[in-house]
Amino acid sequence: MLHASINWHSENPLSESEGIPRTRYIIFLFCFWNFDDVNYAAIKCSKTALVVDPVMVSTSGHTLAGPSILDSFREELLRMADIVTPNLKETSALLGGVPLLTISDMRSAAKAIHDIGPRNVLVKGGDLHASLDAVDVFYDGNDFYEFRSSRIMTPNTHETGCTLATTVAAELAKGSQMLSAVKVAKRYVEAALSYSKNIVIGGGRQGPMDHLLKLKGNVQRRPFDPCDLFLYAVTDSRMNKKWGRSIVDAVKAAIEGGASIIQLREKEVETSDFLEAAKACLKICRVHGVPLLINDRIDVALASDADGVHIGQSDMPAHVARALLGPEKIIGVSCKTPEQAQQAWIDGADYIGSGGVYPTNTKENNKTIGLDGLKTVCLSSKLPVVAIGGIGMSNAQAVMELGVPNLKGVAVVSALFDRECVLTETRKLLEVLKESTKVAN
Ligand SMILES: Cc1ncc(COP(=O)(O)OP(=O)(O)O)c(N)n1
Ligand SMILES: Cc1ncsc1CCOP(=O)(O)O
Repeated sequence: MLHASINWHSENPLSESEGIPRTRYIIFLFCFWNFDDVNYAAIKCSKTALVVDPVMVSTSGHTLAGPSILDSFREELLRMADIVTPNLKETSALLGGVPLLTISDMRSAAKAIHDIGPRNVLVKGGDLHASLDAVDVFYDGNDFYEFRSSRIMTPNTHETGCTLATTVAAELAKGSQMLSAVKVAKRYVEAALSYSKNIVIGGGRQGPMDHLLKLKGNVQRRPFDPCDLFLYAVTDSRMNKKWGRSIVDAVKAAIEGGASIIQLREKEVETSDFLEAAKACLKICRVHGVPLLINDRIDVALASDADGVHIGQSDMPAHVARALLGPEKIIGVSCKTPEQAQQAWIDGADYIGSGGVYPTNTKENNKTIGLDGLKTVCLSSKLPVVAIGGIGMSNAQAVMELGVPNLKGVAVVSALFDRECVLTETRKLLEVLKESTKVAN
């Protein structure tokens, strides 16, 4: 059976001219439409889910279905839906014309639509101009979630709603939970919008988005893989100075030793030096296919075109970082609690760093959460986790043997960089990590 995204055009000229009764729906299956890997699975599913995108008013403002269909929509289709994904105008129409001016209005509307019968509601707020970001409100009958993304300025917004609904259907087919499916779909739409923003297709005021971004190879970097977190080397300018080496030499050695991801955590360098170092490190990282992240400094990440950032709880909020960096860059967030981990996930982070697991001298006044604290965060996190804080050769095995599947690796500063030979220390730690995963499996 097929997971279907249904776009209901019952006042489509076809239904009028063919005399199709109101209660028979004209169904457009968009499942094969987006040639992106997120959607391929739509053909493989074994269970059905109904994703309804009520195509009544398009993003461009065109009315696609008039008031005559609303009753049967409310009385029949919505009740069957696993999720319904109206935009603001459709939400208002479904609720008899209520004004929707704020996010609080969107929440009330999501609840009112949920009362009609669908299991989940996603009110899409792309048209809420009171908000700088595009904010969508998701309601599952118990909890509200706000998904924020950057507002991409482009005339090529045609089909965004259909694409989102289709991607949700495809993700459900792959076995995702509803909330995760919505999150992936939003990220995909954002990436496609960003990719298509300057394309000129046809002569109309509004153009379509291009779904083929991945096939066309516009994404130069491979997407983030949680396995990248396995041996996460985090640099420290003080330590490199102490041992008389440059950031670039430190990064080279760590990569040669087997580091799978690098973070430049340079607290004491001038911005211009940081940027130059980031650009030089990026060249090396790209050659070896190792992602390069920048600690805290979103400006440096943007200017150097690094692969992403790592931010803490008192830095730029992750959803703002996501808006600034776009959908493709990697964002890591430091989290000590399940609540912070949940927020990082909602805000669009790709992974969380959790610690200090053990006491450390590298970061002052940093609370130690211990192995128990790490485990609690891992068990609650929907994102992959890397452990940090006081980790080295002697205790990395204990961390990896916690036995929680989303704990993907260790992030290390002093055990690699406060040493004479970064290459040797990285190699040795890699061996310890490999051994401990053998034991754990
Ligand atoms: C992988 C990883 N996890 C946690 C941190 C700590 O980040 P933050 O809380 O922003 O503290 P500072 O590093 O800025 O001191 C990290 N850097 N990397
Ligand atoms: C940056 C950071 N965040 C939590 S602990 C820590 C320091 C980790 O450094 P080390 O690996 O030397 O203990």
